[in-house]
Formats: sequence, structure tokens, C-alpha cells
Amino acid sequence: MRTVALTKESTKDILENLLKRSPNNYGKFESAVDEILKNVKEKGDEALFAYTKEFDKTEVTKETIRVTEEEIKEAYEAVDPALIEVIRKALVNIRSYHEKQRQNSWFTTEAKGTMLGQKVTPLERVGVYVPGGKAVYPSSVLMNIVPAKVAGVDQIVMTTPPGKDGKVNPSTLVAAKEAGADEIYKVGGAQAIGALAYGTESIPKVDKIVGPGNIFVALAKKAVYGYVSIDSIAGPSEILVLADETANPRYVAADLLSQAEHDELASAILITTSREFAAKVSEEVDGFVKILSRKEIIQKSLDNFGYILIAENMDKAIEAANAIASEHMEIVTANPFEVMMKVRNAGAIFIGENSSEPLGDYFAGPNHVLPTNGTAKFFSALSVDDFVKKSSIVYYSREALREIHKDIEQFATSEQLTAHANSIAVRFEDEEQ
Ligand SMILES: NC(=O)c1ccc[n+]([C@@H]2O[C@H](COP(=O)([O-])OP(=O)(O)OC[C@H]3O[C@@H](n4cnc5c(N)ncnc54)[C@H](O)[C@@H]3O)[C@@H](O)[C@H]2O)c1
Ligand SMILES: N[C@H](CO)Cc1c[nH]c[nH+]1
Ligand SMILES: [Zn+2]
Repeated sequence: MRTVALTKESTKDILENLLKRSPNNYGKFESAVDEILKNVKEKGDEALFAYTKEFDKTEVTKETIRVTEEEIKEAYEAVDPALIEVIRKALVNIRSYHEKQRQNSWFTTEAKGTMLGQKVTPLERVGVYVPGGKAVYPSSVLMNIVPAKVAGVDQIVMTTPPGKDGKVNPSTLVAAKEAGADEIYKVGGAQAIGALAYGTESIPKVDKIVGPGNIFVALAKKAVYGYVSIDSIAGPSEILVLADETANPRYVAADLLSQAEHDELASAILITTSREFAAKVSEEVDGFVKILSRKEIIQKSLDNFGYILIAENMDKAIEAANAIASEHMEIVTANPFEVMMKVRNAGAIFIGENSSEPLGDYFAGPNHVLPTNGTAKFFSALSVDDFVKKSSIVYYSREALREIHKDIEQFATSEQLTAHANSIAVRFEDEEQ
């Protein structure tokens, strides 16, 4: 991790460096992804089987691509019962949090003889991508499926890459079953996104694709947007810790590494007002890296996208944090709630020294699929809202329309849209004579 003084210039340089990780800057993979999508669209299952062989080094066929009830049963036998209990406990928290996001249809009568409203309807069929390349993510299974279930989606189609043995990781399968996936397919990467967007002989076309993934998945989601809807593109994980001298350097170091271990492209940033504290965190980071299992990934991520920034004061630290707009932000200061009120841009905010980021990854309840790469300036966490659409409702009685029909006719005529004006006027032509 580089220790740098926080200035306007250093913030600008860091932002530029972080942006290198955006799917928008991975043009070199775009043509490969387009080629994969084109092949899936034209050749369907055949292309899926070929890409699975090429990228996942395993064989899937028409008979084996869909996970069977038997495989799910085997998965339950393979997973530690204690983990199944933890998954169930996490599910309770995640469900209860997302239930509070549910929006009801509403109808109102502002004027006599009228009714206006907004009808909330769940999406019919949703595709959930669950990453499975460098690590397995049963927690992401819960985070993607629960809001869809709470919204009332009819059919949830999950895809995830198979391992070299041609099987899906058992804990991923258990999480999928517990959360309520309807169908699970063994396919990953851009080819999975193509299958969900266009449909193949085995995999049904969906209305929306959600779920994080690597650069191939992200670029494929961008490319199929319009054929289907997508959630925001969740890229490599990010953590930004805002801390003062009251924070525990060992805890902060541990939290920074929790996200660095996701990916070589993950970012871990500390912004602090204390130089002494910064030095202690740096020392703790070095100590931890030696003993953690994914040290190569962690080291690369820290070398490329790890920073310790020394700020003159907390207001400047907050200003820089808002400019970076990190996926996760931890606030470990003497007055964390006050600081939180000044934070404008962050996917999720963790307050105080015990609210370590992995608490949110697994258990607290809020969604861990969050905007990355500065998109927290305009995107939000995955939520129940992602799985519904809203239709406006309009009802006017003849009497209510009579009151205002001239206004509409005048408005339409001003746009020279006489057919519009006529469709209102025709209802009152008898009365005008
Ligand atoms: N934001 C979140 O909520 C969240 C949650 C979990 C994971 N993540 C992120 O998701 C990502 C997961 O990535 P991953 O790689 O582990 O799993 P992944 O499932 O996204 O990708 C694996 C797939 O990539 C494809 N692939 C690999 N090399 C390829 C190549 N050269 N050409 C074409 N396709 C290729 C293969 O088809 C493979 O199945 C990580 O960046 C992680 O940080 C984010
Ligand atoms: N931190 C990731 C989102 O950036 C989510 C995750 C899943 N498992 C562990 N962590
Ligand atoms: Zn994580």
C-alpha cells in the first residue's frame, strides 16, 4: 500500500488509477465478449458446451447442464450442517431487511370522478449470475435471490460456472435451494449472460439479469442491455476506511484486507487524519498478509490499488471519500454518526469499530451487491426495486373528462397533433352541437 499525502492532485491521480478497473476501460476484452455473445445467439447450447470446455475445463451436455434434484440432495449431504444453519440465520436477516423495501401499488382520487395510481408488478423471469471462478459465493446467492423472491418474481433462473469436476460447489447449491432458485444451470462467464439474454435450447430467456462477476461477465451484461434489463454492474470489490487516531489499527488493517482478497483488481483505501495511526495500520497490514491464504491476490491488489492517504483534517478526508465513491465505506472515528451525515457517495456505510465490512457481506441484512468504480454517485445497492416494474393507472369518468377536455385539445393542437385532439373531442361532439 502506498502512503500518500491527500491533496487535490493525489486524489485526481488515484481516481484515474481506480478507473482503470472500470468495464468501460476494458476495450481489449470487448471483441472477445461480443464474439462469445454472437456465438451463443446463433448456436445456442452448442456454444455453451464449447465455451465451458475452453474456459472452465469441463464437459457439460444437454443432459447435465441443468442441476438435478439429486445433485442438490448430494450437496446437502456434503455441506457441514453448521454452515446450513448459518445460511438459514443469514437468510432470516436478509429477508427481513428486504421486506422493508417492498413497495405497494397505490391509487388516489385527487378530483371527483378520477382515479390515478401506480401498479407495482414483479418481473416474470429473472436470471441470477453467481460468480464461481476464483472463489465461491453462496452469500451472493442469497443476496441476489432474496430481493427477487420478496418482490414476487415468478421464476428465478440461476447460472454459475461448474468446477473442473463438472459440478457446482455444494454450498452454492444449498444456498440456492434455501433462497428459492427455481432452476440452476452450470454455465459461467459471458456465455451464461448470452444464454440468459437470448435463450438457448436448455436455458430460458429472462427479462432481467442480475449478479456480480468478472470483467467478461460485466462486459457481457453491458452488451445485452436492451435485450434484457440488467442491475448496475458490480465490479471488483472496494473498501475505503475513514479513520482518526481513536481507531484500532489492527481492526482497520484486517478490514482493508477483507476486500483486497477478492480480486487483483480490488481496491483498499485508508484515509486518516493521523500519520502515526497510518504507520501502525501499514505495519499491521504487512503482518496479516504473511499469514493469510490468498496472499498473492491480496498483494497484487494492494500494490496496484491500495492507498493510505493522510488528510489535513476530517472534512478534507470526507471530501476525498465522496469523490472516490467507494463500494464500502467504514467510518471509525470519535464521532462516526456525525461523519456519516456528511457522506454523500458510498454503496454501503459501516459505522464504528465493530461494524466490520464482512458483517455486511454475510449477515447483517442489507444487500452486498453494491455499486463499484465510482458508480455509487448514482447507483444504489441491489434491492427489491430491481425486481419490480411500475405501471401508471389513469381513470376519468365522462363527467371528469368533460371538465378539462378543452385544455387537452388545446395542448394537443399546439403540438399540431390533431389526432390526439380529436380522440378527446370525439367524446363530446354530440354535446357541442
Ligand atoms: N460486488 C459484489 O457483490 C461481488 C460479490 C461476489 C464477487 N464479486 C466479484 O465478482 C468477481 C468474480 O470473478 P470470478 O472470476 O471469480 O468469477 P466469474 O464467475 O465472474 O468468472 C468466471 C468465468 O469467467 C470466464 N472466463 C475466465 N477467463 C476467461 C477468458 N480468458 N475469456 C473469456 N471468459 C473467461 C469463464 O467462463 C468462467 O466461467 C470478482 O471480481 C469479485 O470481486 C463481487
Ligand atoms: N464483498 C463482496 C462485495 O463486494 C461480497 C462478498 C461475498 N462474499 C464475501 N464478500
Ligand atoms: Zn467481501
